[in-house]
Amino acid sequence: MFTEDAMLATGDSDWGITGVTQRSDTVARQLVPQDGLFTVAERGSGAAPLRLVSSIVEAVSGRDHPETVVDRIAADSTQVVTLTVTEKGYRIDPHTGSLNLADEQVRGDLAGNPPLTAIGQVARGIQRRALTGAGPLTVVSCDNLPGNGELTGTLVRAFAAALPEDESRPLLGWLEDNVTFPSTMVDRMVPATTAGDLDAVERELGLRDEAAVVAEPFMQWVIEDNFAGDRPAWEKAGALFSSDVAAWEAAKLRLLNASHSMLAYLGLASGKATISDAVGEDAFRFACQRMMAEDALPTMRLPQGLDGKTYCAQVLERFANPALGHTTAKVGSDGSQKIGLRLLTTARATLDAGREPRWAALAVAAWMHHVASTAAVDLNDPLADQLQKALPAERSAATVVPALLGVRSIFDAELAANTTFADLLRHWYRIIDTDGLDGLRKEITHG
Ligand SMILES: NC(=O)c1ccc[n+]([C@@H]2O[C@H](COP(=O)([O-])OP(=O)(O)OC[C@H]3O[C@@H](n4cnc5c(N)ncnc54)[C@H](O)[C@@H]3O)[C@@H](O)[C@H]2O)c1
Ligand SMILES: O=P(O)(O)OC[C@@H](O)[C@@H](O)[C@H](O)[C@H](O)CO
Repeated sequence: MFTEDAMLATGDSDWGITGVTQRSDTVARQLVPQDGLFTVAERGSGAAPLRLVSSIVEAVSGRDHPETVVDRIAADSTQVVTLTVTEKGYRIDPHTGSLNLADEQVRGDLAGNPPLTAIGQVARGIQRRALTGAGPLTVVSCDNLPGNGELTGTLVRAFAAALPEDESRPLLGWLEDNVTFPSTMVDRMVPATTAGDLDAVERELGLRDEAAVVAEPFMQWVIEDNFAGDRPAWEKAGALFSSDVAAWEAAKLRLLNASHSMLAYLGLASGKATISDAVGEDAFRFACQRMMAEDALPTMRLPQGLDGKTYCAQVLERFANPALGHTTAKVGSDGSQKIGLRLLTTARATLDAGREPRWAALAVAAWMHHVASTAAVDLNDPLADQLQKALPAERSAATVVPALLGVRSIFDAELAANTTFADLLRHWYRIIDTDGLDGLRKEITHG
């Protein structure tokens, strides 16, 4: 939408997007017969009319056609590559914070197979640009990760450094001189499209659109202005160029996404299927307010132009949008990849400030309860097997909390050994596990 709006605003209509799907080819299969056209259906108060977006000119399944992806990244005409592949798509080694060189697909990509990981595809595309003399390139991560640009640069350079010396040296040199990795923060709630959404769009549009997307009216994109070459005039489409993206991303992760995760796990523990149902529960909304006001806000620096109180109120209002149907199961997926960025940052900072991270601990305890009460096959998390192995046979606050605190790829040794944090986790876990919703209501409102 931003790219199309930028073209409409400037009359520079030379831009087009090759969309690449990764693990599943579903979206490519939906888009190809529609010439890349898709509808954006805003839902909720202030929603715009249906919008047909035409900036995608080609859709490719990266899983089935990795060489095509490398070709497109290497093409002279390509200026920008954006990534939106979820946290786990980056193949980060949680112990080093760099590329997981033990990952089987990363190893395959390094060995010269047609690359299957996002980082492998980007690195191989850049390597070909270096060989063919194509111009500079900008790689833009749009995922909910702090310092997502810097991180992506680190991972691509780690991939390059792990290649044989004769490949590695020229690639690292070319990367240094020709490729930039600006950080960005993207904010718009976009739940997975359901069959019901497609039927509703068909009724409104009079046409069947298999690739329709449902979204809230709110939309924000903050971008670091560090581009190696040309780019669409996204600022003309409402994107904000800022030199302080890190603060925007931290605010989003520790306020919005943290509350989203808290509502997802409290909702999953109490039979609430959607985020709007969960935030409709007074006690849960209150817990989010207190986590943001008492744990997160006092321990963070906000970017200029962002008023903390207004932002927190707006976030809860957005979650209450009943037309979105954002499921607690989807927001609660991949918890092992998310809680560290969304909740443990705040828990650590609050402990460091000499206070109890009471509310962040509630959200983490609710995640622990979700993990311990879901069968491994049903747990939508890349670490499902590892978490299952860590869990004891008998599951109670006294056994589950220390067992999960022992998973080092999620909890560092210092946080795991903090008795204040562990006590809070056990306290909340016990209430969720034995007293259920009534107990939670009582403890949250009076606690
Ligand atoms: N949906 C939202 O509301 C929203 C809003 C802002 C930011 N985001 C960011 O966008 C990301 C994607 O969200 P989504 O709702 O589109 O999720 P999604 O599950 O619908 O799509 C995820 C995409 O990532 C790919 N992927 C998944 N696992 C991968 C792996 N291991 N390697 C490579 N690719 C992989 C999938 O194939 C798919 O193309 C999120 O993780 C988040 O960081 C989402
Ligand atoms: O997309 P994920 O899976 O990283 O996280 C789920 C949601 O918290 C997230 O997508 C929000 O809806 C989004 O970040 C709002 O801008």
